[in-house]
Formats: sequence, structure tokens, C-alpha cells
Amino acid sequence: MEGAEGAPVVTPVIETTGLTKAYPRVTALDHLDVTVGAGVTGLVGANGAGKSTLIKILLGLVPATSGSARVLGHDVATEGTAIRSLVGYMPEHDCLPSDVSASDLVVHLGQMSGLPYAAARERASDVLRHVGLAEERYRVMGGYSTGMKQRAKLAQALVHDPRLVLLDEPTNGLDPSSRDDMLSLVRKIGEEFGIAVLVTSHLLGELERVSDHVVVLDSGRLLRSSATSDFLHATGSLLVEVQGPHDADRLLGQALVDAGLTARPAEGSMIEVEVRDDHTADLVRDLTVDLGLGLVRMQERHHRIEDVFREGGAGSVQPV
Ligand SMILES: Nc1ncnc2c1ncn2[C@@H]1O[C@H](COP(=O)(O)OP(=O)(O)OP(=O)(O)O)[C@@H](O)[C@H]1O
Repeated sequence: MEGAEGAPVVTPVIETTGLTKAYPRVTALDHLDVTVGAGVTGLVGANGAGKSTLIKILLGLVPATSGSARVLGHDVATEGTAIRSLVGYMPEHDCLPSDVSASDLVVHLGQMSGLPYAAARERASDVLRHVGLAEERYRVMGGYSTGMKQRAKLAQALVHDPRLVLLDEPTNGLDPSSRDDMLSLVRKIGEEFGIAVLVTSHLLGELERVSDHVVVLDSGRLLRSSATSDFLHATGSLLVEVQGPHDADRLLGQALVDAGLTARPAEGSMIEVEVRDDHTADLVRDLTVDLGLGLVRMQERHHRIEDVFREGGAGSVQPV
């Protein structure tokens, strides 16, 4: 298909419009409009923000109360089977049978998704190797550590060669080193295997590291959706440190205000200056020269994803 200018029209991986899920006591999703493209997308929000509900609706497992959603162009309300053949799902909770080996489970689920036995075996062996379970794949999963269980859940999500995987809290319960390993795997799935990934977490720092794009939910509403780099880019302020006569920082602060800029004390003896336009940094530099002060440093102040929550008020999300 081509757009008006002759450019190919790219179907979003996920698109929701006014998506609402009301339970008797709580509205889990509240008129959610969100679009997810290729690459790795982090879906972040506090416990109860609606992440798992969104995933279940996208899989066609739970009906929405109102609104609509499409996954890889398919309507979740009517094309759940088509969606599930194209999408892998790693559930949040421990749902693995304890008396079955990872190999048997992944082969079985490969067959369930339509692969012949020999192909399912081959594919299971590949995905179990990719997730780092080559050695232990014939052991029953009841004896697995949490990290190994998470890997087995990831492997079964990949066995049918999906175009999109929905990973619900893949780092849940993992120690820091296993968490790093899991996040590297998530990144690898998106980057090397070219599979679109939607990964949820309430640990914000993790998503900064592995996601191209971050969607933030708060009480079922969209708080923010943007490229991860935008979260990390300058907040629109400069941190300035000067050296010179006594109270140099105050002197400069007042001069900046007199020059029409907004300036306030920041950590240490630094001053934070709001960037008004492309000339703000030059103006700060010129003022320090005029005042006879030495400019020790001037740097952009960087945002972290956590700041979104401070502004947006989703207080219980934990930074790592
Ligand atoms: N089947 C259900 N019946 C009633 N309420 C539900 C049901 N499933 C979820 N909820 C409620 O909907 C809200 C959103 O839950 P959801 O599990 O989607 O959040 P979440 O962001 O995935 O959080 P968590 O990480 O804790 O799972 C919560 O208040 C939850 O209690």
C-alpha cells in the first residue's frame, strides 16, 4: 500500500483508540489512545496502572468495554486467533508446569501453533539456546530458579517465530545480575531478531536502557508516549557553575534574571537556567565574562524517565 506521496504506508504494530476497560470497582484502562511501532517499546507504570490488562486485550483474551485496538493490522475484538498466531506472549506470573521439561513444553507449544513435530523440536532447541537454557532444557521446570523460569517463559513466546512479543514484567523477581541478562535478551530480540517487542516494567531505569520508545501509563491513562531519547534529552535547562569573587553564583543569578532569563539555585553552587532559545548559552557565557567570573562548566540538564513521574504524579513507580 502507498500513501499520498508514494511513500509506503507503515501499519503500526499496535494501535488503540479510546480503549477502555472498566471492571466493577476500577477502570483499568481509560480512553487510551496509543500507537506502537517497530523496535522495543517499554510500557511502564505503577502496579495497577493497567499494563497487564492492555496486553490481555491486545491478545484478544479479554474484551474491551469500549474503544478499539488493532495488532499488526488485526482487530482485537474479532481477529484474536490471527493475532495470537503472529504474537508471542510471556505472562507475568509463574504458570509453568513443574513436572515438565522446558524442552517438552516449548516443543508442545510449537506444535500447538502449527509446527510439525520435527520442526517444533528444532525450533525449540534454537530458542532455548538463544535464551540461555541449552544445558538445562531436559530438566523438569519445578527445579528451576526464577531466572531459568523466566527464560523458559520467554522461549515459549518465541517458538512460533512471532512478529511481535508481549513481555509482561520479564524481570520480575530477578536479582540484579539475572535482570541485566534478561534485559540484554530483550534488546537482542528487538535488535538482532527484528521482532517488535512490547515489554512492561514498573522499574523505570530498566526501560531507559533497552527501549527505543517508552509509553507511560498512570491509572489506565496515557501519561506520555515518546522516543526514549526524548526522555533523556535536555529538559530545557542549563546547569552553570562559575568561579570568581565572593557569591559569584548569586551575582550571576541576578544578572541572568535581569537579562530576562529564569534562573534558580541548583545542587552545589550551581545555577539552573531555563533555555529560552538557541542564544541562551551564549548569553550566559557573555554575562560571566562581563561580570569578570570564570565559567567552570555549563551543561545541559538531563531528564530521566523518573522525572515524568514526578511531573505526572504516578508516585509509586520505583526507579532502579
Ligand atoms: N479480572 C479483574 N477483575 C477486576 N479488576 C481487575 C481485574 N484485572 C485487573 N483488575 C484491576 O485493574 C487494574 C489494572 O490492573 P493490571 O493488572 O492491568 O495492572 P498492571 O499495571 O499490570 O499492574 P501489575 O504490575 O500489578 O499487574 C488494577 O486496579 C486491578 O486490580
